[in-house]
Amino acid sequence: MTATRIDGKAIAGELRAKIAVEAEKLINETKVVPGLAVIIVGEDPASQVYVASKGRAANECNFHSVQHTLAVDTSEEALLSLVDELNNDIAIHGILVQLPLPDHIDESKVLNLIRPDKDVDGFHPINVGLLTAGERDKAMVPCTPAGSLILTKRVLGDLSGKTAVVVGRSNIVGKPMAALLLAESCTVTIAHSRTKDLPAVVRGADIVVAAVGRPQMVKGDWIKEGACVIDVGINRIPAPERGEGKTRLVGDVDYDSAVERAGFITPVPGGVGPMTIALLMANTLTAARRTAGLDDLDYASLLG
Ligand SMILES: NC(=O)C1=CN([C@@H]2O[C@H](COP(=O)(O)OP(=O)(O)OC[C@H]3O[C@@H](n4cnc5c(N)ncnc54)[C@H](OP(=O)(O)O)[C@@H]3O)[C@@H](O)[C@H]2O)C=CC1
Ligand SMILES: Nc1nc(=O)c2c([nH]1)NC[C@@H]1CN(c3ccc(C(=O)N[C@@H](CCC(=O)O)C(=O)O)cc3)C=[N+]21
Repeated sequence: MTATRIDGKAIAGELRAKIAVEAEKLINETKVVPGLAVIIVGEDPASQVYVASKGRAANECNFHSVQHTLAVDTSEEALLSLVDELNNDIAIHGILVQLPLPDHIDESKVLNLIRPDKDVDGFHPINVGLLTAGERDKAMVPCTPAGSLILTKRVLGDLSGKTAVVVGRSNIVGKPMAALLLAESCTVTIAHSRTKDLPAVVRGADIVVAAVGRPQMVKGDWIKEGACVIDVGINRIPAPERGEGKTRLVGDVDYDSAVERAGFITPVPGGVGPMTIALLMANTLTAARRTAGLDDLDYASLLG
């Protein structure tokens, strides 16, 4: 079997276009302009790329957007006071602090200070709690898992009763992904670095989500025939075939072997990454709509 490629880039583009229309409506009807603030500490080139594409997407969606770039030696106190200021800024509905932060800053202290209703990353304990307690509709849901779920449902439809294996247990991807799949009534297994016989565990899955951070680790012969493979990994590896010192982006799945077994598979780049950014826009619009007393939109059904 050769898998159908899930075009995350195209689906994310569709979603941003719908969000732009909805934002325009919100602005015309309520004068509320969705506002997103992104904070980045230090000059990590990969982070700069993501932050720049977040700014572009925000403009495309008719949002107000600001970026705060702080020096790598910024004190924790200065970062906390910026978050506090944005918490109290009525023009800002979403606050994102780009991770990872430098070692001298306590990440959880910063994330926990963000007002839960402005926490468009969905990392605040209140939002984590709402999601795991089965109150997803009241939570801000983390963007990467939310985008991954939209892609999965788009190709599989109803997920009820399907077996899902999430490889990786981070707070930003693995755990919230597992919570979302559980809420969809999948039978969910979370695998990690201590999992025994990972290939056998993955072979049982109708849905495989790879969020490991290890280039091309999940091999084709681990994949059950016809499974849906969602590759969250973003890894830059040397690509001497492109010339001296060149690199290329690969996922956590060995695409070339997995595409021969899977039913559906996301590519890297052009899969989950663009969906993450589109869902960040969706969460910002949701936060803005909530301040205007409006109901949430269902972004998956907006896509039709
Ligand atoms: N596309 C997107 O929008 C995004 C992509 N990413 C990418 O997703 C990947 C994962 O990110 P993130 O969750 O933050 O990563 P983390 O490093 O926080 O977590 C990685 C997880 O993988 C597990 N793991 C590591 N090695 C193995 C192994 N050999 N076998 C099984 N499990 C293993 C770890 O297990 P343990 O807990 O036991 O250590 C851990 O739970 C990265 O490539 C990252 O760049 C991240 C965010 C957004
Ligand atoms: N607070 C916080 N929230 C995040 O959501 C967050 C974060 N910190 N830190 C870093 C990770 C990583 N991440 C990505 C987003 C988009 C792409 C993306 O669009 N990737 C393109 C390729 C981009 C390229 O060429 O480098 C693609 O996959 O097609 C990738 C990775 C969000 N993260």
